[in-house]
Amino acid sequence: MASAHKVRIAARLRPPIAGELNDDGVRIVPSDDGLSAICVTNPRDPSQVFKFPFSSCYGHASRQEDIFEKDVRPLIDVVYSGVTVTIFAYGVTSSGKTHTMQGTKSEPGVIPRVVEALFAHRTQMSQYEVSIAASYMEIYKDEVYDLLVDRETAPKLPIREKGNQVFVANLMSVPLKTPQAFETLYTTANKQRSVGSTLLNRASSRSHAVLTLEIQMVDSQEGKTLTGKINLVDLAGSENNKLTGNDPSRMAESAAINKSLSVLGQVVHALNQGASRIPYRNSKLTRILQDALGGSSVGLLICNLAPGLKFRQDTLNTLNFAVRTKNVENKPVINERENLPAPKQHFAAVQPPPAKLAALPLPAGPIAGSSRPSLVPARTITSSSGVPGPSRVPRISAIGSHAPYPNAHKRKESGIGLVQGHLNSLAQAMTDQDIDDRISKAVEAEVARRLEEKMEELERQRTREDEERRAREQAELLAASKDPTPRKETEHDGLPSGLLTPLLKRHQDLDNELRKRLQDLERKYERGNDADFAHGLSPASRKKTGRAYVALARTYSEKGDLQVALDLYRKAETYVPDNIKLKERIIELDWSVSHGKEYKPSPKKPKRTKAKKKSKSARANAKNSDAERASSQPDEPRLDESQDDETVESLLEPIVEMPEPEALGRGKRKKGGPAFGMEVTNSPNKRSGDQDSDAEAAATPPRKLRARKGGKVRAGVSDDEWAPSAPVKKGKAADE
Ligand SMILES: Nc1ncnc2c1ncn2[C@@H]1O[C@H](COP(=O)(O)OP(=O)(O)OP(=O)(O)O)[C@@H](O)[C@H]1O
Repeated sequence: MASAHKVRIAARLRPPIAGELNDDGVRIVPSDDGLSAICVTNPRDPSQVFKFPFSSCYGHASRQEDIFEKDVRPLIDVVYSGVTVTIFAYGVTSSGKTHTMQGTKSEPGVIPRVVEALFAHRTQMSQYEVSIAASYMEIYKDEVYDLLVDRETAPKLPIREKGNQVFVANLMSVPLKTPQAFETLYTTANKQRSVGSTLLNRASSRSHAVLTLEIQMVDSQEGKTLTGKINLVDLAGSENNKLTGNDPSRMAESAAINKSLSVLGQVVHALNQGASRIPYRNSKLTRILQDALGGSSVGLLICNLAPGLKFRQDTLNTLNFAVRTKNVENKPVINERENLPAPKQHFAAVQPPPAKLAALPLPAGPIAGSSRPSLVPARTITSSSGVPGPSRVPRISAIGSHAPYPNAHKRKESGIGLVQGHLNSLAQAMTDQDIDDRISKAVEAEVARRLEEKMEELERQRTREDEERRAREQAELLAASKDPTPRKETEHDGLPSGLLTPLLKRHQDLDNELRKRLQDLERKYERGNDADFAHGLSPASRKKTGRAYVALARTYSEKGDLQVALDLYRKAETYVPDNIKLKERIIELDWSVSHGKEYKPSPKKPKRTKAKKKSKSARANAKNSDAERASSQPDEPRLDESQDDETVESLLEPIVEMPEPEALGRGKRKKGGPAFGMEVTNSPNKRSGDQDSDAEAAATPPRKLRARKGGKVRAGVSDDEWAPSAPVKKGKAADE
């Protein structure tokens, strides 16, 4: 399978749950070509409907079975052909991701159905010796934990890379003999997952959960082994803290969730833009999903949607993410390798006294994650009953060491791990090859650990040396200042040599550092497209540049030059890809451009001044005038209050003088189709205020823009904020 494969999208709209209004704001509409589309009404103009066509759309009444049979079952064959498949559920909190992936006893979701299907398919693979193993992890506050290990003792696991493969080191892998064995394992493991209650969901997932089922197919006749894998990912939902009513501890979780999802959006955005650097490393989630996005696996994204206008912005956000993900191309590969020659019988296989192995210690009590992550080796547990059994592979810390594990005596009471209670029945079940594999894995891990230690030691040594040098320099300075002997004039400035040397050295260090940074910057400029450039900026500079583009776009939009405005909004989006209102603005403007219709931007929200804040009566006045404004503009209701602070309106703060259109490459862009592969329909009875708004727009004087305080002002443009047609150097320089 060498050809490119786009990520498949399925959208599922859950039914309203207790207390929710069904206002029909989001619905599914079948189309003639057999496809269907998710339709979202624009509450500002109910005649305008945003339409997102997908090959699979599931409505309120859809059953777990429907989604599995149509979109998931075909992937079972793909797994058995030796390819990695990743299915992930994405959506706002309470949209039904866990329901879809996990389900309930009476309505099992994708995961239990996949397990059933994998076991059923195994019987068709008579030519192979097939084994299935499961691993299960959660990413909680950007740290990875093994869900098959007791929660109290689970260490933070490191992510490593070998060749092109990114993997979680030391993650437990449990061989499965039957679907029932999986059920037992999965039910227990799920109790370990971080779940909490919010106003939107009584049992809200506070972590991303990744279940991996690995299928090994050994063909002894051909001497080959195929490895298929399926990753089933239940993402935590994006959260709006105004709706969830989160307390401070939930807020911290929520921040981690939102950040990782935002990086996920940036990864998809960068892939779509063909950026040379994809920010996979900016979160653990994206590192783990790297193979599913622009990698070598086959992907299915299930977009879960909550119904009603209350979630409208989240719904648009999810759908925009889906439309972008739809364009991500993977290059699936078949994982096949030659079987290793039968190894000689290993000493460990002929002398495994089970009683002794059972006594192999595991750490008791909580493990301080970062301090000892490498103590736990990659583990595979097996037993003839199909339920998890013990590992006979000694912990890495025990290799080459005669010292017993310090907490050995505590092991019995600690009850560590789901699988450690079965430490008695392993030895005979292992083949020589298993033992060799595990030992070589353990040795590899040990080497990696020692290397890491060595690097840390080197780093510490360097820091020590730096500190000593600094102390020496200070002592020299002090001695020079106390020295009663007359100062020796130098050719430079008459300073004593003891003082001059460290100063010159420091100066030279700074000089070198500056030169290196400039070289880095130059390299970046040479490479740069917008996405690369944006990535190189600090978050604050990204926001500023985005804001500048939005301000400029707004000016063009007010002048009626919609195409240029649209181009500028799109440029702004490169810098602030997570801004929902900006996305909406682009969708609406794109619709107007492609339909040749007039566009009327929403009025700018008035900002409350300090004076208003101070005075109660002024506040009351402001309220009244807000109410008046709202009632006088029924067509332009205020955007959803629930939207977080970074709105288009907040980006609209005017900060620049408007440059000439030519400077922006105006007219170069071809008139494109609808934004994000989305269609927008509009009923014939268009907005009633169109003519009026034309007149209004003509009567409105062009916005006089000002430069912000601070920074050098040139032609009304602040040096550290503005980056128009050739934004790269200025922005970069400001950023750096
Ligand atoms: N298709 C559906 N049919 C019936 N009930 C559903 C459906 N989807 C979701 N629900 C119900 O909606 C509620 C929220 O669903 P769920 O917990 O799966 O959301 P989630 O997206 O996983 O939320 P979070 O991100 O907060 O974990 C649950 O009570 C669930 O039973």
